[in-house]
Amino acid sequence: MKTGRFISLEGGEGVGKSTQLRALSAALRARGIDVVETREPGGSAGAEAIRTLLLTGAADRWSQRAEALLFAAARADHVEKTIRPALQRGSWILSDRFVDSSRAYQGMGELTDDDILTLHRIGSAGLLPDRTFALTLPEAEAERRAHMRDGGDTDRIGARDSTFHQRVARSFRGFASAESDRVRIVDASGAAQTVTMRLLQGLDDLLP
Ligand SMILES: Nc1ncnc2c1ncn2[C@@H]1O[C@H](COP(=O)(O)OP(=O)(O)OP(=O)(O)O)[C@@H](O)[C@H]1O
Ligand SMILES: Cc1cn([C@H]2C[C@H](O)[C@@H](COP(=O)(O)O)O2)c(=O)[nH]c1=O
Repeated sequence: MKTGRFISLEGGEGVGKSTQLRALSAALRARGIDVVETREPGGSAGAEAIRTLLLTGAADRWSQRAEALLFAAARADHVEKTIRPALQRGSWILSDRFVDSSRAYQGMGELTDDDILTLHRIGSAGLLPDRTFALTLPEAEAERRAHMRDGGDTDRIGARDSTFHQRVARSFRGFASAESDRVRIVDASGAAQTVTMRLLQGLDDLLP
C-alpha cells in the first residue's frame, strides 16, 4: 500500500512559502509522487469561505479568541475534506501553512500554545505533518520580497507591526528546537532553486 505523506511549509510573511510549495510539488511529481497542493487558511470550500472572514476587514474585526477559533474551524474542515482523504489515497499533501501558524500567530497573546493545541485536538484530532519546514529570512529581505509582490497591500494579519512579526519568527524557531524530528529550519535566502534543493534534502528520510 502507498503511504501518503503530509508536509507543511511555515514561516513569516514573504519568506517564499508559496513559491517553494509549487517548486517542491513539481520536484516530487517528477519523482512519480502524486501531490496535492493546498493552503491555510483554506484548502476546502468551507475553509476558503472562513479565509475571507479572517483576512479581510478591520484590524479589530475579531477578538483574539474568536480569531483562533475561526482558524481552528477552517482547519477542521480542511483536514476532513481535503487532507485526510488525500493521505488515505496515498497522495502527498503539501500545505502552505498549518497548525504551527496558529501556534505562532494566535498562541503567543491572550491564548497560549497549549490552548491552540487543545483547539487543534478538538477540531482536527491533533493531526500533525510528517515534516514541517520553517523558512527563515532576515526581516528586511522578507519585507522586501513581500513588498515586491503586493506593493504593501497586505491582509488583515500581515499588516500587524514588526514586533508582532518578530515574535512570530521567534516562535517558529522555538518549535524547531523543541520538535526537531518534525520541524526543520530552512534558510530561504538565495535563489529559489537553491532553496528547493534544501527542502528536498530535508525530505531524504521520507522519500520512497
Ligand atoms: N528565493 C527567492 N528569491 C527572490 N525572490 C523570491 C524568492 N522566493 C520567492 N520570491 C519572491 O518573493 C515574493 C514572496 O514570495 P511568496 O509569495 O512565495 O512568499 P510567502 O512566504 O508565500 O508569502 P506570504 O506568507 O506573505 O503569502 C514573491 O514575489 C516571490 O516571487
Ligand atoms: C494558517 C494561519 C495563517 N495565519 C495568517 C498568516 C498570514 O498573515 C495569513 C495567511 O496569508 P498567506 O498569504 O496565505 O500566508 O494568515 C494565522 O494568523 N494563523 C493561522 O493559523
